[in-house]
Amino acid sequence: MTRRPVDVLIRLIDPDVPVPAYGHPGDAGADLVTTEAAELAPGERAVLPTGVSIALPDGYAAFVHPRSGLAARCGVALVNAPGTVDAGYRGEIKVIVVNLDPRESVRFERFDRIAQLVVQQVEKVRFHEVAELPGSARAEGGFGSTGGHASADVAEGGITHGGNSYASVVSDREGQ
Ligand SMILES: O=c1ccn([C@H]2C[C@H](O)[C@@H](COP(=O)(O)OP(=O)(O)OP(=O)(O)O)O2)c(=O)[nH]1
Ligand SMILES: [Mg+2]
Repeated sequence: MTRRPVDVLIRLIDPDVPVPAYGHPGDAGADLVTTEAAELAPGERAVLPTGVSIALPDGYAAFVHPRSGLAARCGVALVNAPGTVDAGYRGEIKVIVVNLDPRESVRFERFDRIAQLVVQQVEKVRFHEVAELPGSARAEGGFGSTGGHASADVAEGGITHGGNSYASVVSDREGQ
């Protein structure tokens, strides 16, 4: 059964900007464009305007995600990926792009698609402070505790973080 789309009000700050659109019916993200042309040198970042502002229903948020094609072809990433657009935000949606290519500049023309907006329901939680958390199978293991690392950059003797030791990660890797 096809679900009914969520209604989101949109204001076109730039009257010529296209309404964000899904490339295909099943896509998660609607493409956002830049309303300003820009050229980014290697390593340079910029905050680009999209020409739109939205009003999300309460209980929703929109997330500004990178576009994979731009990332693969040009090394363009979003500094804060995914950017979070709060339900109460009425300002222009901006996209914080960075050119991660070490050699080539990247140029965006007006109305180039630079990111995609994914709208999702989000839970509001109430935090309850306790002295001890309930146990779990993972417990405090994190940051590579399950092994399978591709990186060789783990310091000899393991790493410590937040009081946890990750020496076993090092021996897993060295044993391969
Ligand atoms: O990629 C993004 C991320 C955020 N925003 C807008 C919408 C969001 O509601 C607001 C604040 O974003 P966030 O909470 O991530 O930034 P902050 O640094 O915590 O700012 P604030 O103190 O205003 O919450 O900025 C964008 O336009 N694009
Ligand atoms: Mg914030």
